[in-house]
Amino acid sequence: MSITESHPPALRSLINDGEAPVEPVLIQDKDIQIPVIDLERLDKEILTQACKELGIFRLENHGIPLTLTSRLQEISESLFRLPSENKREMFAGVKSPISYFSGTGALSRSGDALKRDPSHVNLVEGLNVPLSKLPASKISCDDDDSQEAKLESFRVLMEEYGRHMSRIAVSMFEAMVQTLNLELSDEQKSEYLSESTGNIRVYRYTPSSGEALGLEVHTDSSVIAIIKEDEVGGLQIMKGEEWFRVTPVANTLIINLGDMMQVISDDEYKSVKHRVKVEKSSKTERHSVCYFVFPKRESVIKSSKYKPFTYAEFEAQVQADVKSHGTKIGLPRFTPKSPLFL
Ligand SMILES: O=C(O)CCC(=O)C(=O)O
Ligand SMILES: [Fe+2]
Repeated sequence: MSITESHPPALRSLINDGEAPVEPVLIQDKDIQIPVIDLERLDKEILTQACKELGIFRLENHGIPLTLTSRLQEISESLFRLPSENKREMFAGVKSPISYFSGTGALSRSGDALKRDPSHVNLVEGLNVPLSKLPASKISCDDDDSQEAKLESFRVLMEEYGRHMSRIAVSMFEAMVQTLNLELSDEQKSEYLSESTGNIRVYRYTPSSGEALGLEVHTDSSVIAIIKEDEVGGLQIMKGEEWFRVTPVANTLIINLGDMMQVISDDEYKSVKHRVKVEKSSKTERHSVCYFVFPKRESVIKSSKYKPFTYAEFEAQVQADVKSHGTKIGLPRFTPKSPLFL
């Protein structure tokens, strides 16, 4: 992959030689077909099994128009192609609620990349889009070819795509609550899956000639994550002790269960461990659009396996661990045995 001025200077040596250490690859990567759920005829048995065994499944018949996803792909790619300096300036400060980051997926509350040591730098760039702040950030512009016009189209597309994400997340969560036989009131449901927390990240992964990772191993902190990836591939999941490549399937979405779903389900359902590896042989960049939705920040989440905590506390702990340990520790911090609670 050749470096262009659109690549952040801090990532250029990684693209060239990929010196970054990779977590030990336990066993040869293999392909996996993840279970498929049809949103129009939801099969509860397949859903239950997928959530228990893997924490990930594919969604088809999701109702998102192809024209929307292809317009979104086109405009995101053109934003990423801008010189890296322009990207930093365009999204810096208070000008826009959208932030631009690179080198890591670990972000601060305001959407800026957390500082990582060189062994945790990943070959990724992204735009972080807090959906609830979009309506107030309308940009007016006269010139259709200007950067402002491009940003405004991106904002409008994100709003539309975000509405689809919210719709899908609510119906999937509803189905999971049913399969778990959880007796939650409507109010509890909307606290556990709070639509106003919806957030989208748009990513560009540049392949390296070495072994660098696009995103290091992690579980998502959210209740649910919804991934739309292009045809390049690179997402891998851990099942047992092995890594498996998830092969892309056109016009489908991937749903990941996150840490909060694991807690809400009392560990019945799994938060899937995953990473993004941009294949060495790949000549093409990979683009993905990922939606995350969380519990209401101040609501206490109760379960039998973990200490009661709020999402705000969980997030603060993750950020403290990234700072002090270099990486997220996540749920083990909240078990009764964790030193945090002794
Ligand atoms: O880009 C992807 O396919 C996955 C991104 C991801 O795992 C994340 O943002 O947490
Ligand atoms: Fe993830």
